[in-house]
Amino acid sequence: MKVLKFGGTSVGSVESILSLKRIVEREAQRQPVVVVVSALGGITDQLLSTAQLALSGNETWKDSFDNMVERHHQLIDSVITDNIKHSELYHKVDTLFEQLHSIYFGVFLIHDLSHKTEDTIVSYGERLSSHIVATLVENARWIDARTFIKTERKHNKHVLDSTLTQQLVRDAFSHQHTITLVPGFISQDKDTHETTNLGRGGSDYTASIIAAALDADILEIWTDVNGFMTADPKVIKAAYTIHELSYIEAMELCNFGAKVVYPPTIYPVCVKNIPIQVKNTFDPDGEGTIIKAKIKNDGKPIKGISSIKGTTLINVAGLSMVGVIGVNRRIFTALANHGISVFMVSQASSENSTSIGVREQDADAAVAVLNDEFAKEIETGAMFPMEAQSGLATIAIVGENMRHLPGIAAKLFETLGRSGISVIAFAQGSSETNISVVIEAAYLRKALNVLHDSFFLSEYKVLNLFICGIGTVGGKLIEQIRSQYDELKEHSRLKLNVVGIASSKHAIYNRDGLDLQTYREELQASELSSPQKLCEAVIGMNIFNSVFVDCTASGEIAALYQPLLEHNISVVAANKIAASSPYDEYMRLKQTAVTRGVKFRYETNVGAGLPIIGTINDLRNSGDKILKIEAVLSGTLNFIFNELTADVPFSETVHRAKEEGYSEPDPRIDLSGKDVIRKLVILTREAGYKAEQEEVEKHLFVPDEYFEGSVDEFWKRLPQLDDDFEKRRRTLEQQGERWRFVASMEHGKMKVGLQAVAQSHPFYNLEGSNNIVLLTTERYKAYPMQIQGYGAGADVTAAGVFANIMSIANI
Ligand SMILES: NC(=O)C1=CN([C@@H]2O[C@H](COP(=O)(O)OP(=O)(O)OC[C@H]3O[C@@H](n4cnc5c(N)ncnc54)[C@H](O)[C@@H]3O)[C@@H](O)[C@H]2O)C=CC1
Ligand SMILES: N[C@@H](CC=O)C(=O)O
Repeated sequence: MKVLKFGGTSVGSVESILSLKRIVEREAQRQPVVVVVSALGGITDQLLSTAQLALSGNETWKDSFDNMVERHHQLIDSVITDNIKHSELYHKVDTLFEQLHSIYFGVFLIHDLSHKTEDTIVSYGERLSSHIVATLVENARWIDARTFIKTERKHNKHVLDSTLTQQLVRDAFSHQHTITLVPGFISQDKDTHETTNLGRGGSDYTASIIAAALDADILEIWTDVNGFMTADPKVIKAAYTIHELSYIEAMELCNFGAKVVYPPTIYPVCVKNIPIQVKNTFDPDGEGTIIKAKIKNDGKPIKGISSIKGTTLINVAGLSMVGVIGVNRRIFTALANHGISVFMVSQASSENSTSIGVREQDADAAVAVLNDEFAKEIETGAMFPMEAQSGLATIAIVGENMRHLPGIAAKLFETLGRSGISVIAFAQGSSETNISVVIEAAYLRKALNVLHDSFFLSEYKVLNLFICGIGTVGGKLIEQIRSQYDELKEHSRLKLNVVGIASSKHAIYNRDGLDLQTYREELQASELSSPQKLCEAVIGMNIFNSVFVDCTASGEIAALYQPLLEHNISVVAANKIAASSPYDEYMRLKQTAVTRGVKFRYETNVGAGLPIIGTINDLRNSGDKILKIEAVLSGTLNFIFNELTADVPFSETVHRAKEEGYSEPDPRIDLSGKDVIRKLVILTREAGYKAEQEEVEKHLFVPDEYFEGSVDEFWKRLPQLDDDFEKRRRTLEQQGERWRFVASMEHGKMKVGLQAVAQSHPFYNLEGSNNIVLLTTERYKAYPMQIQGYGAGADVTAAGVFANIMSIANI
């Protein structure tokens, strides 16, 4: 025998109610079924709101009432085709509506709405829907749940009298019928015979009570989702259906935000070891979720994450609480006596404060009750007045595999901490199946996302990228991300989500990911932005696993790294300004990244895609010491000196370097040696020395006056240098030498300058825009370590930035 319960969405539309009919009639061919139904979706709320309108003397209650009548009539007209059944059903339904109308009218006239009247009003939803379904389904009998679901009054609430109910259910179903239709939710007070109910969502409970009393083989809950999901799918795009849950896991999840099953439903069937199958009325062949005692171990430490907004923490504190027996008893008794439910408790072992989690709507009452309870202690100063902190949310991670598995709480804290989310209170019972944390509600979305990701509940790890600067490097990076996207998703389970793109004037954002084909047009059509607005937007989106990628040469953008890192956003910079800024600022950035648990990466600052900074770090981390660096670090300058011939004058080579994408946006930065100075300072710092740009000894080759004025003026004046360069070049050629702009560092002392190198020199054959770095270390002394290759250019630099992003993804 089976009990099937259909929720409001399953009876709320023509499509769903016809699906219900098919499901029930198919099942009834195999075994007897009891079908429990909720009110039509939205009707319970409308019954209550109409009552409030009537209570406030608002005439529009009649419109709302008419609307409910109309909705039921329309449904009947659409699904009941037999004329006799149609008119019989109309008669039943209209009789109920007449009664309901009289009750509303009474409320309207006397401006009074007691709990008793409200309970009566709200019962009509299920009474109406169950008659419709009983008529629609072939050969169904209808029984009023109030004849066997009995409640009694305790602590001002209607609670189930289980023993009496169980007996009455058995009596009511002693004659088996193939299909029995029962209105869910409604019940009756065993003493006063007033209509009561089992609480919102109580139809699940009705079904569970019947299933347990009749020892059903299974309880099926038919709803509009495919079962329990790993997290709220409205927040977590990657959430998926959990196919198996233990009773405890299901209880923990639904008790805490996952509204798939009404929490009291689990217990009656769990005691009888009756499985619960959650299924989707709109996808009847889908697998759904099965809840039972013994489930397969899928090896995942947690099964799901649930959450509730609207949490208030009340802090009951005072020095007199330490070691005093009975304080907690008084707290809970006082709250219970006022019908206030506490869903979380956290107390430090020092015992001088207890934090209590209550729902926001109960907060004021709870504070008043507790202030009253401890009035004497508060007056003498032995305890402090209650403090309530609102605007919070509670998250619970749930799973039986957490039991005896060390490190879960550590991972929870680490994951939240790395995302800049502070845990305000924490609770874990000794059953170790639920760990709950209270955080600021504004961080809920981010917290759920990072937790879902880090506990491997997500199919993909997601990295959210903000790309700033879409010139040579940034534009190429976006191209590379676009063409690698599917490969990374499929083979590395990494989703690179570009959630923000900024040019020098505009910025666009989309937390679900921007279209990397059309972003330039989108940017063009977007509002004007500024570095400040960009920073506010990136921080404001408060998005998990975020990385800010700077592909500009802008000082204003480099100045954003500090606030971004402080907000737990990693930074990848092709821009060299920050890493070569005053030493204290550079150290502050690095330190902030460490304390915030995020990354500050800038490998492409030196040698574009060449692994220079990483290698120096690896050498030092393994105990080596960098003694000397000799290098050619400018792709532009090397390219210029290699291109220069009798036919290609100096000014032309500079133009070509720009066109090839080697030079800085402002090529004077390359020609003035500034770019190389920055790079040398960065390398010297990575090598462990406290270096500043002013300390670099310079031997430059373009007179200073060429760097004064605007870039346009510079381009105009540049050909004036051609003759002199050609003269010098010819002399050099005759000597069999080549120019190289060499950077060196020995024991912290830095130097840059133009050198004429002979054929025997390791730098002589350095082709095109290549860079070379010779590292003399304690281990690489006689033969320095040599790193050589393309030192500039869109492809290799973008690839270096990409590699930095991947190192943050850590897959
Ligand atoms: N081109 C190369 O081979 C290498 C470049 N780099 C570094 O990469 C960075 C970018 O270089 P390229 O792409 O070659 O320069 P680029 O001039 O082609 O691109 C820079 C882009 O940044 C944009 N921009 C400027 N200010 C901005 C702001 N406030 N907000 C948003 N965008 C802004 C510019 O409009 C331009 O589109 C530079 O810092 C450079 O030093 C590093 C290694 C190699
Ligand atoms: N302008 C730079 C680009 C790489 O950092 C260079 O020419 O090396």
